[in-house]
Amino acid sequence: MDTEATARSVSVEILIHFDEHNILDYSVANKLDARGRAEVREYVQNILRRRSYLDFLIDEFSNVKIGEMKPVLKNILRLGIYDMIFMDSTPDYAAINESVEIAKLKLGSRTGDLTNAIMRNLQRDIENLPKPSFEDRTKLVATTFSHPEWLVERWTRRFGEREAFQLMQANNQRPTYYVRANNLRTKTENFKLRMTKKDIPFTESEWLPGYFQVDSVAPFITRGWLDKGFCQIQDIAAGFAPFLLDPEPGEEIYDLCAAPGTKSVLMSDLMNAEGSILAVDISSERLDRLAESALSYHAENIRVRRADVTELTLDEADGVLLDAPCTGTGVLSKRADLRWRRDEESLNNAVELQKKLLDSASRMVKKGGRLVYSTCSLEEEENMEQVMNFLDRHEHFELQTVEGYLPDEVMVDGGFGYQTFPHKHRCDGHFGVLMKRVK
Ligand SMILES: C[S@@+](CC[C@H](N)C(=O)[O-])C[C@H]1O[C@@H](n2cnc3c(N)ncnc32)[C@H](O)[C@@H]1O
Repeated sequence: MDTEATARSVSVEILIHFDEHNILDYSVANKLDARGRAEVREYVQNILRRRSYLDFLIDEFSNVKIGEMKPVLKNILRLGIYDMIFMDSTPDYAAINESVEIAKLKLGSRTGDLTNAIMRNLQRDIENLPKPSFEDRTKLVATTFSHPEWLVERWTRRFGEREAFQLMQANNQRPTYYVRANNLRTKTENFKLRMTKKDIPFTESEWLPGYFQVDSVAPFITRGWLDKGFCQIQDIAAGFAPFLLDPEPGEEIYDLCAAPGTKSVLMSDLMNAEGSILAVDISSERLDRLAESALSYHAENIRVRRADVTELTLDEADGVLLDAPCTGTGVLSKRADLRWRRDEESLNNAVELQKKLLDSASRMVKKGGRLVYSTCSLEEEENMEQVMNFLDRHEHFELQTVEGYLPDEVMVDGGFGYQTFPHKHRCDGHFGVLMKRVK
């Protein structure tokens, strides 16, 4: 069997690399066709969403404990067990056989036998699998919901156990997907007709114009509608910050921390590509993607510039969007890897960087101009606390209401900000505020 060519073996490779380097790199999946690549993404994200629970099961059914296993064996077992328990379409024998083959190929026949033994042990008890029963409550919850202990503690303290469970449960579900019609290449009404003609189910959002909730983004990718610029894949909550900045045709807008540019493209659409958007990011690789998007979406008023925003000086603009780098705790369903890459130290680092970025961004806003600050985090330190500290340092900025721009359901702090939660709003968790320079 050419195991190198299967979605399973490629997923194992990606998971091993993630364990060893803490980076999720899908490039090895390029040897597969589009369907295979999509399968790999599903596998990897699904396994990362259940990782602690899968590790608990491995520990229960193996004599060699998970902490002593090589990343290769660990990830072969995670994937095989995930297949057996969660993938109804995969018969148990197929999951076991392929896992054993991959183990033999990568580690030799003895590891193949060990894989076979562990998976068969589990198969015998599959109707009555053990449940985590640690005395330590945090460890128990963290294992059951496959979240890191520091987040379990934080969220339980903040939301109470019941709501923290709901949030973690939402993070473990398949995410909700939205597409947005790009009016620079089509018209929203025509795009609806296009979807209807191709029998693609969709629900039009009442929150923002041009957004459609869809079951899967695959039909849009395979039909080439993204490459042709007809639509973007963009969570509706990611659209809030640009709508709040409300850029008008003819204005000068800076999009700081812009790459890969989904918000730059939306702002270009809102401006009918008239006026100018300067999209700045520190990563040239991500800026290349932004430049490609700008071309395919006909977002002709976008210019790109590579720079570290904390050290950047620019003339003052009408409007500035700072979509800051953050812990990403609002997007843990789509980006399950983030829950294993973040810790309290990375939260503190993010807060420090956001503070510097905000200070720098504030110097680029003209008097009477607007500054929108947004994150895809749920953490107060990155969100309203960060904003309040900023306002203490910068008395010439005032918080504005988001009323009239965004739906009531997402408003927080008396309408002076928005925050969405995956377990409440059927979308990713995003935060943002609008500020005006008054002096
Ligand atoms: C949340 S992402 C931006 C997403 C983007 N706004 C969008 O909607 O497509 C944060 C971005 O900040 C960039 N970044 C991080 N530190 C930066 C810095 N010091 N200066 C400029 N960009 C930075 C990262 O490269 C990353 O692309």
